[in-house]
Amino acid sequence: MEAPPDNDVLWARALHFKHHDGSPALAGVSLGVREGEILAVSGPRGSGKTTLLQCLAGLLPVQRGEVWFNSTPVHNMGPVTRERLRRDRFGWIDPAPLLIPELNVWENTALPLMLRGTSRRRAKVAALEWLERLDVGDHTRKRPHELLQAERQRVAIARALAPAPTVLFADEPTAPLHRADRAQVLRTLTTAARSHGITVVLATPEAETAALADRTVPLLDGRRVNTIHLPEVPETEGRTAACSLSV
Ligand SMILES: Nc1ncnc2c1ncn2[C@@H]1O[C@H](COP(=O)(O)OP(=O)(O)OP(=O)(O)O)[C@@H](O)[C@H]1O
Repeated sequence: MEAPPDNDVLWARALHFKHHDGSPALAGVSLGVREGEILAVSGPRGSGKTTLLQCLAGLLPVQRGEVWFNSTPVHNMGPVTRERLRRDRFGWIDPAPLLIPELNVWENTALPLMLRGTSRRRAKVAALEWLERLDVGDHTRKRPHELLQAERQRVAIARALAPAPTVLFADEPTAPLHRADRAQVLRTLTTAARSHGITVVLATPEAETAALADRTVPLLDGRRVNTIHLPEVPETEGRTAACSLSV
């Protein structure tokens, strides 16, 4: 078995993945992610970005191929070991905020830290600091349903950054935000990642978001390609505009 290069925090070789219904999602993707780098995985809808991030993060078990994290093979880990790896070393941001409705904003943000063993008091201090940075510091005692979707997404981003994960997987993290807010939130995310040495794998269908990364891996139909022409305005917005015209 070929060992991954020393300076790659994540390394994948010949990843193949088919979903339960047989949909092909990855058809032999290989890549390395260097420590501290911000890597964009770009491509149009359905190109395999989410599936690739889920395989790299140990959320989906690898069917064929290899994934290594810091020279440890992830592809042959059992589910409990992968769970612990995700809890202790990885962060994840979904395209839509998934918060716990029964917990308030600071409790949601502090939760991953507490799961790693940080005391409630220290986790709260860290959570409040990150919520402030994400401009939702005025909402710390509110429940998720009292916030706007864009505010909930800012909370989800603060929650992912607060434990300073070794690798942060961000799947279209600014999708629910207005265009005017996206650049500012992405800047906060990338600045925080650089200052805390967090490696980021960022899935995006937008050229201007990919441009913030150190490097881009373009995907098309589950394969790496050399270049890809991404729309300046994401497809969802085009669809939204088309829908509003037909009302
Ligand atoms: N849960 C699932 N069950 C079946 N097929 C799936 C599932 N998730 C994704 N797929 C299929 O796998 C392929 C890759 O999807 P994936 O979501 O990884 O791409 P993507 O580039 O992230 O797209 P999007 O931007 O729409 O999320 C697509 O053909 C998609 O339809």
